[in-house]
Amino acid sequence: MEQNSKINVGVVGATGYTGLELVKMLVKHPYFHLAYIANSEGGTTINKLHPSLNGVCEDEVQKADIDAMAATCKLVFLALPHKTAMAYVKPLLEKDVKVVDLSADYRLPQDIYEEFYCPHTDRANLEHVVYGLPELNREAIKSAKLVANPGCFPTSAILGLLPFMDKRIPNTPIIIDAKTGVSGAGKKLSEVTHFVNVNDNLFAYNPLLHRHAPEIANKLDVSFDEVNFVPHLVPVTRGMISSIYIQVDEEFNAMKVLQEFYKHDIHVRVSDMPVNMKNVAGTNFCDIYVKRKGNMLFISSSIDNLMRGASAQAVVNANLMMGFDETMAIPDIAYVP
Ligand SMILES: NC(=O)C1=CN([C@@H]2O[C@H](COP(=O)(O)OP(=O)(O)OC[C@H]3O[C@@H](n4cnc5c(N)ncnc54)[C@H](OP(=O)(O)O)[C@@H]3O)[C@@H](O)[C@H]2O)C=CC1
Ligand SMILES: CC(=O)N[C@@H](CCC(=O)OP(=O)(O)O)C(=O)O
Repeated sequence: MEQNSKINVGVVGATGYTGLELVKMLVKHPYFHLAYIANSEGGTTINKLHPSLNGVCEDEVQKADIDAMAATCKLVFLALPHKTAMAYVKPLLEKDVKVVDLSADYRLPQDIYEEFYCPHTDRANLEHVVYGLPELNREAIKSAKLVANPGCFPTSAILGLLPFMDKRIPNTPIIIDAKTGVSGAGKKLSEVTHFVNVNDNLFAYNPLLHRHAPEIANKLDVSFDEVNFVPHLVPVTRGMISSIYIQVDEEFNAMKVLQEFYKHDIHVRVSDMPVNMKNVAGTNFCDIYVKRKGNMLFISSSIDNLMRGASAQAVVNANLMMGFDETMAIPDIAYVP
């Protein structure tokens, strides 16, 4: 049932970390009504899955079903693993339901997707998906039926690099040394994210070949060979910092370029000090700092992987798709201290 004149929306994948963050924002949304919540099994309530919601939201969780989603919702958030999401997208779009997909399934052209993920089963919809980085595609998002929500590392790296791409010496390496909190790996258990492996520890993984490198290259319109991306896992729950290095030659004031580029973007904050994870935790902000020495430009970009890197950016995209102000229900005060 629609509540007053609110727009019914749904969350599929509600057991997971990004699903929880979506629910937390949507129950407070002034114009969306969270009318449908699902995971793969159903038969429970959202507060049983996430006891932090006791007394706040105790709605039923259904077994995910396309017909039920389409009968209830105008827009659905898919917080599902890669390769699972695309099976939902095609039938939802056919039933005229708008989709914000948090997975990687629609972020890349077919050939690049298939090289780094798996065969794509919904090639037709790759043709008219919009990549959901508002600072890059705000106008197109407003009229999109399907938005591919960006990956967390690509969000922080692309936002840091965008203002300086036309200052960079062509064909010189783009170096992105990134650190992420463990919630980026999702809720399922693994040996890598085991407490004993992560606690008091720091390590790189998938250096230079991580599946987010082609996403960064594709959206910045450079070749995969130019992007040297190395992610590291750090023993924090949420947060992400990308330390980015590029070579430039012409004279310019890097801080002024950054400020000018983002002067109309409410969710990017230019910082005159090196940024940190804590100041953006729980928000959709991306904080960016820049420093130049000779030909070297250092850019530091910080986000909350679960928020700007996933769920808050997804709600911003849904706000734009439905004609609302992009800040609706988006938390803007960080978990500090
Ligand atoms: N974590 C992060 O920082 C980010 C995550 N993402 C992406 O967002 C998506 C969700 O990530 P995250 O929340 O971390 O993942 P999780 O593993 O924490 O959660 C995914 C949830 O989806 C549910 N699920 C799996 N298969 C199905 C299915 N067929 N039908 C319905 N529900 C299903 C699972 O719950 P159950 O088994 O109980 O049904 C699972 O809990 C992924 O594609 C991820 O890559 C994007 C950016 C950042
Ligand atoms: C710590 C960790 O494992 N992080 C994930 C990134 C999660 C994410 O945001 O990306 P997707 O949406 O593309 O899954 C990884 O490195 O694969």
